[in-house]
Amino acid sequence: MSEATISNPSTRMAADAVVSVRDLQVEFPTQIGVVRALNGVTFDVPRGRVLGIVGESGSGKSVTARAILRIIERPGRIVNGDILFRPGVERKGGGRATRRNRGRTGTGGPKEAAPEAGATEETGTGTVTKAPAENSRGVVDLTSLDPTGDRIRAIRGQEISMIFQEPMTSLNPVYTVGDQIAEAILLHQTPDRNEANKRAVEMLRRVGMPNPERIAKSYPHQLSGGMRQRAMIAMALSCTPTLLIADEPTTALDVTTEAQILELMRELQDEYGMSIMFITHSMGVVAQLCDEVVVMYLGRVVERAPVDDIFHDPKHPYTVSLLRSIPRIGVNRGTPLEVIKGSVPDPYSTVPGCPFHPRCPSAMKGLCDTVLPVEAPVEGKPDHNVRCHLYPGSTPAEAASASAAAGK
Ligand SMILES: Nc1ncnc2c1ncn2[C@@H]1O[C@H](COP(=O)(O)OP(=O)(O)OP(=O)(O)O)[C@@H](O)[C@H]1O
Repeated sequence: MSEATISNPSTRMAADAVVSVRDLQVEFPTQIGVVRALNGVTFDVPRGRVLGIVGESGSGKSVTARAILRIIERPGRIVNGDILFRPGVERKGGGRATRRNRGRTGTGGPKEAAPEAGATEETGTGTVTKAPAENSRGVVDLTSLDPTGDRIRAIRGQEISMIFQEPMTSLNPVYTVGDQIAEAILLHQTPDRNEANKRAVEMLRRVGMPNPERIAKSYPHQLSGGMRQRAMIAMALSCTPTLLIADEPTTALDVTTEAQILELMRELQDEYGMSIMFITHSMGVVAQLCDEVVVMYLGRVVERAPVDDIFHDPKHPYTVSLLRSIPRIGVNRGTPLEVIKGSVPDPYSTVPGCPFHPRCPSAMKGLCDTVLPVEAPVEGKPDHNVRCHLYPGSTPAEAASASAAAGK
């Protein structure tokens, strides 16, 4: 693709969004073929709300998150699209790069200072280069930034934090939990070590750690899985990010601890007013936590809507299948949960037509297996979009005539 300049990114952002992803395409060239991990993904992360990204394994959830932070592993690359980010309030105060922070990737903490070998950031090589785009309102196209440059490093951690399923991705085993949180604070918020230590203990208290002073002096291996997850959340939130990206942070936890962590995240989201992008396989988690939902399948968004619509008026057959695969109140205890038939196709193959048609109970021969549907708003619901031939506006010809009629 040729060099692209975004003249006015804010005009392409949804008014209430903190991030607007537009037509994002990411590929991984490998020895046996190209994996098209994202095939034109578009959605908004609403400001001050929780967006759930849901889909089976391989649907592109993590790659989307990593693209936003510009930490896609080599040889992966963004080949098209924009990621428009509207930062929060301007932050004051110092912060410094520190020895302990180097060499770790991951959360909102300081670990992004340099990527780990094998989990490297994208480099300029092979990545589409755009002229840096930042307009007067501060909206920045993250795809235009040098993935190793100062601007994206400042955004990671300070503006956008990420937490992972495995806390040890972010926590350094050789430093105490308190030291690591304090380092994150020193890097982005205050140069005062005593103040940073105090705030670290306060953050541990805030995420519900019993005896936070003692926990601050503990090493990660001395904590349980749930406590490590809380420590990682404390580190990610220590810089009060505008956006917290959580990539399946509760999958490895038992259900009680999972429920506690989800409740904690909801409380902290309310308290800090931040946006959360929560990646999960689980519709149950979506129901507990999210305000809005993006359903992904094979590198595409197939449906996006407010959470109530997803649960009470789902449109895409894939969304319906995901909902049928979770336990429901009122259904006999002995009734087995439905399993979505078939499996996600291998990532090297290209499925003609709708990517879900081989598994879809409503697939229409001659249409779904040949024509890729486009995303269209559900009638009467401008904030509910679906990509499926069962609904008006989803065939490319209809979409073209609708936009001609609208004078676009
Ligand atoms: N480093 C890589 N090299 C090659 N392909 C990759 C790489 N990372 C991801 N992919 C591919 O990109 C696609 C999307 O992967 P991604 O990890 O985003 O899926 P996911 O929805 O997050 O799945 P999961 O829930 O299992 O984490 C998959 O086909 C995956 O195999």
